[in-house]
Amino acid sequence: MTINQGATNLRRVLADPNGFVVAPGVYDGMSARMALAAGFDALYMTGAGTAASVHGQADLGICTLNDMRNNAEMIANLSPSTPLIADADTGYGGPIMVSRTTEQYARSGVAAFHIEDQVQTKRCGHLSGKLLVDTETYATRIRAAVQARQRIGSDIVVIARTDALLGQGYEESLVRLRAARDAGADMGFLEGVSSREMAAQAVRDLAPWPLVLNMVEHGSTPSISAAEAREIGFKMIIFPFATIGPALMAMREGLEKLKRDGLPGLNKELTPQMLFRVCGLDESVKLDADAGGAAFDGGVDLR
Ligand SMILES: C[C@](O)(C(=O)O)[C@H](CC(=O)O)C(=O)O
Repeated sequence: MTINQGATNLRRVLADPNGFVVAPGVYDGMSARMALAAGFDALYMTGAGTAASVHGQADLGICTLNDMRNNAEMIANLSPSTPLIADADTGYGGPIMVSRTTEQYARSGVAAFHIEDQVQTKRCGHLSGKLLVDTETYATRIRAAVQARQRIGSDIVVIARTDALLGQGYEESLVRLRAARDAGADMGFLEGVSSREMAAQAVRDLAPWPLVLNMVEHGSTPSISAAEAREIGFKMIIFPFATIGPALMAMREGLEKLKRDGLPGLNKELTPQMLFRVCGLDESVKLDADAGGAAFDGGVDLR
């Protein structure tokens, strides 16, 4: 049995000339379960969503390595063969911390992660006023990740993200991505791609290095579908707000209804059993029975 099945599977898809990865953003166990049930064969753990759900905070560099690794480990192990691509922000420090991040993510079952060139007091890539470290410091982060991966013999995929586009422009972003590629990163990530033309240009300028498209709607990137991204030549697309977006809107609506009517008035389909089935109820019951347990002999459905 491989230690990190998700990473090995992801590398197989990336090595396939026709391979393309579509990863909806998930931020907790339930959103990951929903994405798996919907049939996605890769997941993306959003750092913004982790900050929002774990701490109730904005994406401002508040999550630590421990916060991110704990969330990623739980999500990655819901379906170990399904690659989880996880946000790793700045790597959480200098080369020593980036090494720890890489090792811990790899051992937690994460298949790929991205490290960026913002300063430690980072912010979401779609906010203005970002500050960056210099290219050499950035390359050092990437080198530390690549060396850690090699040292432990892990298949984990290192994705180099640059946040230079918004403040420094396209040419500087290319310089940084090339430096990251030369430092051994497996894939590149140009944050905040601002047009389809630029997206296609980046794919051409960096070919054959595979690129990921970060599809944050209503940020700095125009809406590009998974099919279009594939057509343009990207190898992977992530949709960070794919689950937290609908969840937030539905919670707001549901809470307004409760405030108004004094009852949540939930959809009839939403029983406790249904919620627990989304989260592996039947598999757990089977585990118990297979081990000779009798706790669920009578089932869990009310009659
Ligand atoms: C991809 C990202 O790092 C994330 O945390 O999901 C964010 C998404 C967002 O907050 O818009 C980013 O693009 O910085």
